Amino acid sequence: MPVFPRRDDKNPRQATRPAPAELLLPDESRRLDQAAAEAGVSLERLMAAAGRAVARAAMRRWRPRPVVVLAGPGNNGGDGWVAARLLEEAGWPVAVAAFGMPPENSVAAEAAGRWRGVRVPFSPEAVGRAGLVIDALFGAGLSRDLPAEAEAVLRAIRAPILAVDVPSGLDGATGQVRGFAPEAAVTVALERARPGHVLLPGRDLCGALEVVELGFPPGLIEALRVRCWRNGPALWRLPVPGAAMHKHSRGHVVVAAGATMPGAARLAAAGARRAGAGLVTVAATTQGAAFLLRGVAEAGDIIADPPAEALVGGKGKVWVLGPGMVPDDRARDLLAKVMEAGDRLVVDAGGLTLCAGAPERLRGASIITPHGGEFGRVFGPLGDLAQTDKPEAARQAASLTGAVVVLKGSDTVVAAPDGRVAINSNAPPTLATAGSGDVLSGICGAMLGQGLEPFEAAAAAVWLHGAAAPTGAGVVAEDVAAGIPRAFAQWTETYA
Ligand SMILES: NC(=O)C1=CN([C@@H]2O[C@H](COP(=O)(O)OP(=O)(O)OC[C@H]3O[C@@H](n4cnc5c(N)ncnc54)[C@H](O)[C@@H]3O)[C@@H](O)[C@H]2O)[C@H](O)CC1
Ligand SMILES: [K+]
Repeated sequence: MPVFPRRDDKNPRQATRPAPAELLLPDESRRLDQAAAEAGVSLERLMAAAGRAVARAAMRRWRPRPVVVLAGPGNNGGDGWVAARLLEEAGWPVAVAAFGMPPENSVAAEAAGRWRGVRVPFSPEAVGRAGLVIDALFGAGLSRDLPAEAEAVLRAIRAPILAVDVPSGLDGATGQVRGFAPEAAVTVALERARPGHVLLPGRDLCGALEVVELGFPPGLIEALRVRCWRNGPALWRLPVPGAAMHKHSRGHVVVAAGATMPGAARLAAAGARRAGAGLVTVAATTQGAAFLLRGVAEAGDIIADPPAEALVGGKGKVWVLGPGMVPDDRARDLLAKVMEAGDRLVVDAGGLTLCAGAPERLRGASIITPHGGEFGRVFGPLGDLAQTDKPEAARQAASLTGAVVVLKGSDTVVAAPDGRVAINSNAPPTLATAGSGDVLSGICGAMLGQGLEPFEAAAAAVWLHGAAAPTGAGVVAEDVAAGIPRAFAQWTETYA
């Protein structure tokens, strides 16, 4: 289980408690509804709450205007029928275009039965003159591709779309599009967000995400034992230096530099130093050390051509192996020696290339940080799975290697061998620049060195990296490392 922030109840800053971070899978959502029914909260009541939240979201964001509600055959449609009625009661002009009717005697059928207003055929013409379309066709658990008739109608929409649960066609578990899904202006998520709201391309299709509470009895979500979270301060605590600390108690990160790209090692070292590692050493070749020594302060200690034996082992040691590393014999030997010594280890870039097609070589690593290409090279068929289900691919890779897997991207997924998954969403596009991954591997090393367990270390590092990145033009990887103190401050002010 993640270590949740310890808080002092008498502290007024308690109010800044991070938002619930669980991401519910469709099956968990169904179990939740079932548990609610057993606890005396009916689906009818939940649907009424969902429909009311949707109507309120529309009224909060738009002035009265002609609304077309697209209502599907399931409970997502049910929420739509409720919202239609409430908007009409509030004086809005509303028409419902139904795509099939809910099964007789169902809760959704009852909601549809209460509609006395205008009905229009489900056709592209129906949405042509709308000022707002409420998409209540299908929810997050859609199990097949969107039907062609539904796609034709959704494609004809020119007005802003308010999506109920998800833009229809979006797979709530994976963030993938099943055939087609429209781009919403606002998505109202129910009780908790779903992985598909945070994973790409889903996140980009949801517009502004509003998570509304439906009134579930307390304790039911906890009882689900959710294993997937949105990455953020609810999952970990950043290490903050205490008065009694000294540099030797904050970890010793050794970055193994390659022979040809010492700049990458320098950035990893900068990331580790800014993220609080007590000591940072770059183990470089003679040639690399000469480059690093030319007026560059950020790398910390630099050792030229160190024998690996001299560096492995020792208390508090964490290796960052791979940034700028050429996968040669020297690198292979070093990886083997570090594994043998049982030191904690972050493997990135060239270190991953050493393990192409041989993920078993990573057994013993604490954290690995592949991007999609590296992931495919190491894990073969799991690379294809990562295209359609990133969390599942990362989870399987973690279970195969025993390492925490940081599968990078704008929606970086952090997966632990025990099945925990955190999906990150704070990374600005400026992180897509050479060297930014090197900074991340250094931050991972610093978090391990300061005592976080690997899953929390990796998730905290990924968040810190995103928060550290300046936005706007002209950002380079050095700026990300330089932004780390500001990111720490942001966390301290809001959550510590
Ligand atoms: N706890 C909550 O989050 C609550 C959510 N609510 C709403 O309920 C829906 C989920 O309802 P469900 O009936 O399970 O799913 P759908 O509405 O998406 O409808 C499924 C329905 O559609 C049929 N179907 C599926 N795929 C296709 C297809 N390609 N073509 C035709 N028909 C298809 C399927 O057979 C079913 O009949 C959630 O989104 C929320 O909006 C509750 O209202 C409150 C609690
Ligand atoms: K929908």
